[in-house]
Amino acid sequence: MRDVTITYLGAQGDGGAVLADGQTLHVPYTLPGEQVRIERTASGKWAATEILAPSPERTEPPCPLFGECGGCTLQHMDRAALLVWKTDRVMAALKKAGFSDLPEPKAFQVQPHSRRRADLAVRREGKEVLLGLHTRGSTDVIDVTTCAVLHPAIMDCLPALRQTLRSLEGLYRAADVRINLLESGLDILLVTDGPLSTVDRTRLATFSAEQGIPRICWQRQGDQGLPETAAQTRPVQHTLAGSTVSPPTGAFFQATAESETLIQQAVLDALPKLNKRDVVIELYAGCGTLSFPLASRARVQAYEGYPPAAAALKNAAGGTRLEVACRDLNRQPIMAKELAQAGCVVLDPPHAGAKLQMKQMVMGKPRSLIYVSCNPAALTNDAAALHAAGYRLTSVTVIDQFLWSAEVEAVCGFKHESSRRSRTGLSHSG
Ligand SMILES: C[S@@+](CC[C@H](N)C(=O)[O-])C[C@H]1O[C@@H](n2cnc3c(N)ncnc32)[C@H](O)[C@@H]1O
Repeated sequence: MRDVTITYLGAQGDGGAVLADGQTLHVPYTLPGEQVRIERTASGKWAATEILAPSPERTEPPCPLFGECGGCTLQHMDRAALLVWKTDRVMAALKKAGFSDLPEPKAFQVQPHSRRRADLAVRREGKEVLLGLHTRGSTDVIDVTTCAVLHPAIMDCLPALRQTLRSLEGLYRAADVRINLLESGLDILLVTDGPLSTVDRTRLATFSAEQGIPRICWQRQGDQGLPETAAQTRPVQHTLAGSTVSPPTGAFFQATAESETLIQQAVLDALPKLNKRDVVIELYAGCGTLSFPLASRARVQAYEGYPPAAAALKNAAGGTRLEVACRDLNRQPIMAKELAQAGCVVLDPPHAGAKLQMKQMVMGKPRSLIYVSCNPAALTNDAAALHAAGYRLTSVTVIDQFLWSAEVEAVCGFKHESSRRSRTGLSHSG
């Protein structure tokens, strides 16, 4: 047992203390400025046994499962302070990338009970089925009976879903459930460790009809290929800036409806003045969250690597100024010459960032670039390449769409002044 002072929050949201010998300790559920008594747990990690002097930013966690459930790590922190911390994280990531002249960031935070995507774990335990999230740092599952993050439409269906899962012959021990709350209702992807029987399919169809769920897809764990539709009562649809897509099961969408709008608006706000002939190149387009708003301003060439998402986007693009191609940008990045011609390049890469694509980007030097990031560490790497290539950072919007976790979304605008005069070919400056 020892007493320490917490001086910072680490990337995972744990409090950090620096000891006299320079060693650092991470202590979950503590905040900067706090004096805490800590001891090692059986797993060798540090845990606070007593908060000796609490931070003024400490608050009562709203969820009774907090501390046990691995979904939230920062419910003990005041929400306004949390947004400041996340904003500082994004700005620190950009500073680390080399940008010193930082614009004043805009910052937004979503409301509780608004998350419309849930990745849940399922465990059979005796006669019961647990449906919820992993406990922190383990593969054990905590039955989620209440949640301050998930949208009520998702929470309301969980008791009936739990009952249905309990009855499935194709659920031996474990399963995963991904739920997307779309405009047409809940879209469910179930991945079980056993095959679905005929009776299982009838049960899923009954559950879907009784709960008004448009579609349930299923896949067996470890199977390659696409999931199959196990039950469908009506079309699955989602409207983005006036265009209606029919997304594939498990499709990527931004975490909440509110943050979807905030991200779309931040991207539109960061667009440069475009003329009629300008083309916007959009990379990692998904089902079109950004593509359709962008197509209201310019011709858009959108690229997406997951074939079912690219197909959904292509099918919905009729009558818009959007062209869509399916392309794996890790294997086949858009080349510098093409990027150099764009009026703007918008990219929203996955968590790992866009390393290979950035190599072409800094050779092509499009005059304007908007980077949507969900990972400050990847943002540092990719933005460092832009800084080295002579880009200026012009705008930053931070969106706390993963409330009470350490995750943060950011929309960053970059400009390359010298690229203006070389738009008809590759810029060799810088
Ligand atoms: C963070 S999501 C953004 C999607 C979309 N912009 C949105 O806001 O809904 C990243 C997208 O990149 C796609 N993706 C991941 N790896 C890719 C790759 N190597 N090439 C092309 N697309 C990829 C994913 O399928 C996903 O749709």
